[in-house]
Amino acid sequence: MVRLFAEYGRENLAWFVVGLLASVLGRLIAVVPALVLGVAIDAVFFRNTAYALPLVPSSWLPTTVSGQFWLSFWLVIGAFVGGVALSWVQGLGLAVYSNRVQHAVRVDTYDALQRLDMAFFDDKQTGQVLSILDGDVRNLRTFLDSTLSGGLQLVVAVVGIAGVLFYLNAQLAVVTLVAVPLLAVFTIWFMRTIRPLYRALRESVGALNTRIENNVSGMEVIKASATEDYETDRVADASMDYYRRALAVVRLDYLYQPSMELLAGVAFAATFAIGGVWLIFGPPAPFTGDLLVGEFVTFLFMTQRFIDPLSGAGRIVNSYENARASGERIFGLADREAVVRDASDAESLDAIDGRIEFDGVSFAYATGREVLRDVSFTAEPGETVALVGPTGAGKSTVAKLLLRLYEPTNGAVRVDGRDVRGVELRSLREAIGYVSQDVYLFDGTVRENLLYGAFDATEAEMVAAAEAAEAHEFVSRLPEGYDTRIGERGVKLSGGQRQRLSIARAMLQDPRILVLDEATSAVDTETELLIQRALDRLSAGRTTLVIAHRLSTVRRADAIVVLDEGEVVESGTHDELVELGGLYATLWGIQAGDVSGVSTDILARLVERSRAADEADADRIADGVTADGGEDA
Ligand SMILES: Nc1ncnc2c1ncn2[C@@H]1O[C@H](COP(=O)(O)OP(=O)(O)OP(=O)(O)O)[C@@H](O)[C@H]1O
Repeated sequence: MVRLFAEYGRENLAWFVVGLLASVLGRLIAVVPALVLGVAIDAVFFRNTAYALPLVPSSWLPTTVSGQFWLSFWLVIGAFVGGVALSWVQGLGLAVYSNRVQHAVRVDTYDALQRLDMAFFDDKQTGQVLSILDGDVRNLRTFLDSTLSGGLQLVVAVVGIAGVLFYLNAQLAVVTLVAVPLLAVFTIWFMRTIRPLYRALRESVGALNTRIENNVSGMEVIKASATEDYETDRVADASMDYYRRALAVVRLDYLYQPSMELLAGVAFAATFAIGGVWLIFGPPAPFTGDLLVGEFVTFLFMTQRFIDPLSGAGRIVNSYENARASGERIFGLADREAVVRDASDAESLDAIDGRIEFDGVSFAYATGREVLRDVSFTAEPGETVALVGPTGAGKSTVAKLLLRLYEPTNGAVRVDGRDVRGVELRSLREAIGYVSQDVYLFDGTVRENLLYGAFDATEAEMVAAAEAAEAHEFVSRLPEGYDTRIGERGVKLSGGQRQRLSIARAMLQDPRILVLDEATSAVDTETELLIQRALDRLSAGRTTLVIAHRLSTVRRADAIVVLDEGEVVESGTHDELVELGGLYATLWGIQAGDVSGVSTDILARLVERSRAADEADADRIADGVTADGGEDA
């Protein structure tokens, strides 16, 4: 909480100060009616004391009874009106302040999130991240908006009213105030006990969000598999977990709040009993002196005003602990250090030729298993290099290392002879176009999707790119052409259409280097032809690293690098590799539908590889999920 202020509190501080001052003044002014009423009872109605108000010189006060009565009246009215005005200023000041801080924290946290390593996103559940950006940030706002001012009001009320009580009757004040240390000790115990419960509650909100988010994204699979009941059960489990944790918090809270009220009530009753006896029979031992009716009435009003905020301390403490748990999650995210980030002396990668070099690269994901071992190859500017290999061989990983989504554990990846770790990430990634098989289209129009990352391109350039990517024709046939909304993930377009849009997008970005992750999914021959033509145009003149699944691509590649279990086992041109009769020749034979000449040994090995890769994936997923404390694997 201190950090929240240090980092975000200073800006807009004026709003905060105004809001807080109004809140404190409001508390102070709220005691005026009770005070004036007590004075009026004794001095105006019973006329057994002189008319005197604390802090006001007696020469300013009227001397006639009616003057004193009407002054009392207007003071009470003034206090009410002033209280309303101050409450308005307080509400506005703190709301503006807390909303501005909320905005800044949310944007900064999102920005920090985007800069985290891909490794973070590999095992972080989306729902957890969303709940940090949404619920946790909101909790901080509530804290700044009401909890903090509530806390300060409490302190002001307790100190201010305690002062007035002592001023009125110091002996009786001791009776009322005995409750304060007891309440404080009880509150400290409560804070310590409820803290871990709030942490657990915030985590379970994240888990529930993750479940729902996953299910909404995968609705097609749920419907197709008719697993609605099963998924409802899973959401119910996550929701029940949240319910249990929320109940644990509430249970403690409902022990605390009424106990506070009870203690405060006992203090009130004791004050009433002793004061009452005092009035009727004179001071009970060890008390001494006089007590007037008006004084006693004021005293009881004040005690009530004193006790109300004290018994409401629970709400403040609660909200503080909730915000604290949220603060831990927010700053925990913001404090994560990205491994992949710009070095202090990083240079920009301007005007490159596009030479790619992998030099003895080894790599392991967070799981620790080495998925690339001593991989070396080069792609000269303008060349197309195809990465080929059985499933799980590490082809996509090679592409990710070129984009520097991860860092190699050994060896170096170079672009134009420069280690990618030494160049600015932004310039590196701008120099590389990525067309993946899992085409992600943002929710928006076709135009917005095409111009993504090439925001300055003109209409003519966009249309030319769409034409070259064989997309213009189908886009023109959409109801609103380039302004047609394509829903989240582009669900209204076919896979082949989405791919062509992503090719057009890459064309507009005009990168020197291209990474193509070819689709394994089958498209009809005509679409295949269109996509191939688009890709040929896109890769012309650019260095292209292609994760190849199509025979046509592999055949035309300048060089083929064959990966097996993370190692380069063969490399050369198509003809050379077929001639060699090794793994490539086998893969080629299988693709071409001719396994007659393929060694059964290699076939058996391939099947084994595929199985091993699947098992590794399953292990990884299981590890990822249980490491997060989520559901069972
Ligand atoms: N994010 C990740 N975290 C941990 N392990 C991963 C991750 N991504 C991939 N792997 C593992 O790394 C190995 C290489 O995966 P990669 O995706 O590079 O293979 P690939 O050759 O592209 O496979 P495919 O042709 O099936 O796409 C696999 O064993 C895979 O299980």
